[in-house]
Amino acid sequence: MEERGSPDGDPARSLEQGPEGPETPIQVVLRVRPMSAAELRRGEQSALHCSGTRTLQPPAACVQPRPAARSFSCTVFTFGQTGSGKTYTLTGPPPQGEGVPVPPNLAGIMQRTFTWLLDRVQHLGAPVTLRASYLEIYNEQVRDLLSVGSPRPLPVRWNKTRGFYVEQLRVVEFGSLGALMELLQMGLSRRRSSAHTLNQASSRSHALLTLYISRQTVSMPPGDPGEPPVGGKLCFVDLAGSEKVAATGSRGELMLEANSINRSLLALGETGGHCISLLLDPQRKQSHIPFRDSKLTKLLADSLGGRGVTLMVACVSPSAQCLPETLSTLRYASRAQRVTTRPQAPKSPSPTAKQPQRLEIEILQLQEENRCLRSQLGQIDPKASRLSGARVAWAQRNLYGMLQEFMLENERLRKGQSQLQSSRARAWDEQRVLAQQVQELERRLLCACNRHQPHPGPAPPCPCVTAPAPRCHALPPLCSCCHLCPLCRAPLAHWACACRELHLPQVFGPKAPGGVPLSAQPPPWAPPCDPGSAKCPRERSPSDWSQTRVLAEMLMEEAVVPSAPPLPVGPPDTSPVLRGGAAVPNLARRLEALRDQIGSSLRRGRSQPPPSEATRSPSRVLPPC
Ligand SMILES: Nc1ncnc2c1ncn2[C@@H]1O[C@H](COP(=O)(O)OP(=O)(O)OP(=O)(O)O)[C@@H](O)[C@H]1O
Repeated sequence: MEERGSPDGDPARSLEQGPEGPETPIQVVLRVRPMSAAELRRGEQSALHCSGTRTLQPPAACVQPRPAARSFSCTVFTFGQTGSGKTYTLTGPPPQGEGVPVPPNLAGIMQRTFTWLLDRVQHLGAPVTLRASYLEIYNEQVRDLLSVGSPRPLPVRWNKTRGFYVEQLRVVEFGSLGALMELLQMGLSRRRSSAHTLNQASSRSHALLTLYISRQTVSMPPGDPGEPPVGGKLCFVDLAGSEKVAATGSRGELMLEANSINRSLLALGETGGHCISLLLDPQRKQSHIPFRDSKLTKLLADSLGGRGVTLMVACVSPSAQCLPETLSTLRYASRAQRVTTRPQAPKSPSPTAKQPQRLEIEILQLQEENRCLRSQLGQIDPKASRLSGARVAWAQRNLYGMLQEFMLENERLRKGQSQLQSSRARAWDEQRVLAQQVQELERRLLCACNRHQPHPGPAPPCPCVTAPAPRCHALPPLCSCCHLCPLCRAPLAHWACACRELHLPQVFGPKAPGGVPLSAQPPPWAPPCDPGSAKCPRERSPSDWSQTRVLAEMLMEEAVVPSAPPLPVGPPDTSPVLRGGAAVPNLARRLEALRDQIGSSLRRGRSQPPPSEATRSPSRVLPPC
């Protein structure tokens, strides 16, 4: 699975790049191997004539490590048909025996490069870390040729820093030519190979041996052992040879391998060819390059993207039997010769390693940005610019003013709220004092009523006097008693009831007769008015008296003479006089007498002067009754 954000086309173009090198042409060399013993046995003719004895140009082998040491990505390809000498060109002849060294003049490009590189490293002032990885791509599977255990398929991934890379690929540090050669032999021995008609040891995979060259500085710690170090990279690519299955006689698994090899080479050829054609056209260099066709092209993206240093070694057989493949290889090599690349080092993740270069780039970018901004400022209408500045100043002033206003308003509101709270507290206090005064007035009135009642013996004390002053007559919850004190059951003057406005219509009807305000109407038990008196609001109706009679019967549990008004008495339990059966024959008369007494008492109460403004003050304490 590819890492998210991987590009569809040129991954190298999406990488964070470092400094560029000069434009460099792809180096292409041709190597024609000698006629093999098998070809000679078959009587094949040589179709190629070389001008010199050395077909591999000596400078080509030594020119690659130099840019690699300067942090560039360098790649050496060997390509050609199967059996043309690609592996031989890179690795030289196989060892003749244990401990038998290969003559230097027969050494392959790898050995020559290793020797040159290690020699240079020893003469460098700064320490250099050398590491190597070796992998093969077999049937589109990447296998680690240096793995500790048996090789297993590894995924190819991509990120912006490294581009395409093989996950969990073992990277081994080495410090000597001998150690590197051991790694090379280890990989070669594990590489898949088979025998066919054209090659007894034909490689069935593409092999990539990569050397990582990193120069350490004091401020740059060595990298993670599992991670390839940042720096120069030198990759040797030994491609599996293209082959005509008919010519090689491959069958079964060999034929499947051949097909896979040819497919990947076709992708590489097409990609390479396409890449080359793109690279040849400067105006198309930024076009899409299809690297995703195979793992081979992904892992060679550095070279195929035109940002590395590339050496291509075209290997051909001199046999006339191989002439069509030889011509194809030569055409491809000829075309590649015309390609130029501009090597570009990958951007180092180390902040200190490339600090001067990065700072220099940032300075250039900032200078460019500054120039653009100045240019844009110059194009802006000066009037608009002034207007914009004035608006900003206005907005700032306005915002500041709004903030100040808001704070002042908030302060005003807070003060007002505090005043309202204190006013409300005072009003509550006044209400409480007024309620107490009303209660006290009612209690006094009731006491006055009780004092004016005639009793056969000593008058029983009014419970309202002996009991602590209850909030009964004036407080709304207790007004449901309606004319009866809920504590002492004593009838109240109707004007002492806070709900009299609501309850009087239930007694007298919805409308007050005679147009007199209902609050001024006497209670049902009030004595009848003197017909001649001007103060009498109205005459008693029969219904008034009937209600009074019902009330009296309830109190006495006996029939009451219809003409008698109800008796204002105390609680039933405390009224032995009224509840006694012996007093029944005189009840009518007594009730009449009591009615007169109450009437006079109420008249006295009404004749009291209204309270002055001073006495209405809630803070004024009433005198005791
Ligand atoms: N320059 C050379 N001098 C002598 N022998 C060579 C030379 N090049 C190749 N040979 C011999 O030719 C044979 C094939 O070479 P090699 O295996 O390198 O070909 P190849 O292109 O890698 O083949 P394949 O693609 O099938 O792996 C080998 O036996 C090798 O020793």
